[in-house]
Amino acid sequence: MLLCCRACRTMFSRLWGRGVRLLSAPEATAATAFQSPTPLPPTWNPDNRQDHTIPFPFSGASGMRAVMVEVIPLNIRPFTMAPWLFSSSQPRDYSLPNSSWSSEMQKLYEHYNNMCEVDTEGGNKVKGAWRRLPSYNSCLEYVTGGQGGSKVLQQEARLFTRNIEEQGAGFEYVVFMKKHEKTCICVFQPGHLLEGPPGYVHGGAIATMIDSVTGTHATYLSGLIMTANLTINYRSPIPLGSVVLVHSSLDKVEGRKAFISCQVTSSDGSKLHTEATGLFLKVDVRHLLGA
Ligand SMILES: CCCCCCCC/C=C\CCCCCCCC(=O)SCCNC(=O)CCNC(=O)[C@H](O)C(C)(C)COP(=O)(O)OP(=O)(O)OC[C@H]1O[C@@H](n2cnc3c(N)ncnc32)[C@H](O)[C@@H]1OP(=O)(O)O
Repeated sequence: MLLCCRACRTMFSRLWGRGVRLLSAPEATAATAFQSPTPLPPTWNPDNRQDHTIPFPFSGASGMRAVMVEVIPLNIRPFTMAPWLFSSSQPRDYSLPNSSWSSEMQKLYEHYNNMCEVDTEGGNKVKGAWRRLPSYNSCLEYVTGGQGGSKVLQQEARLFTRNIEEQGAGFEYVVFMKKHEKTCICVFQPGHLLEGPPGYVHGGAIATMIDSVTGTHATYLSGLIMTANLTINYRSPIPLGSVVLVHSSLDKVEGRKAFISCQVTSSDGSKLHTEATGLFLKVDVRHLLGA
């Protein structure tokens, strides 16, 4: 099946409930070449991770782009670990350091990154307790695992925390997951566009970060989720340009529901800025796409 227009997208979201899989670029190439009498242009490189779209090969529809999906039976269980949503073979990863990061932000990043799984010279992986979760500027980069999301679909799924052009002006953050303890920690540096009270971060921006970190945590644990409830207590203001830690921990899972607690603290953990609890409900892709 090819995803090339809104009708296909609706069909895709209906099928997702019964189980579909997005084909990887090489698989899609093979499948497309098999079905189409028109060969793919030699310039298309399936290894080019910047553009996962596939040139539309049928009936001379020039410029049209599509994604291939395959319908397969899926045994979907509630609240299973979903690391496939955080595949590392992706387009630009916004959780990597950039020049706007302060030395404190950089130091904390290195502290947690040094405890993550690492590649050794021999190509072997050394297991660390932590994993850095990549972060993209489109929700659908997560949903498709970066394997097949067309530009058309991605344009409709921007993640606003990652779409502020000026580096350092908005949300600079990186999330690490501690695999076996089901906790996440986020290192967050709020920029000047997030100002609320003079010199301090706006409460809505803090809520955004809490929702993003706990939502990312729930997504990692269960797949597609939506926030049903978020209860926030603001204890002390967060200075703009400071670096804070957002701690997220799974309290319990009941069927489709994940209950997560969150604290925002100063970078040394000595000061509590904000605390929150959240309820996340596992949803299927039809709910997410509004079909
Ligand atoms: C944007 C999503 C991204 C997804 C992940 C993509 C990968 C990206 C990864 C990383 C990126 C960063 C991550 C960001 C994350 C951000 C997430 C958000 O901010 S989501 C936007 C704000 N949330 C809404 O707009 C929801 C609006 N509400 C709804 O859509 C529905 O109400 C929904 C899905 C929450 C529930 O609807 P029902 O029809 O599925 O379920 P029912 O039958 O109503 O409830 C089921 C059970 O839950 C309880 N429940 C529902 N809502 C509750 C509530 N507010 N409080 C307490 N219980 C509630 C009910 O009482 C029921 O419980 P009983 O089974 O009877 O025990």
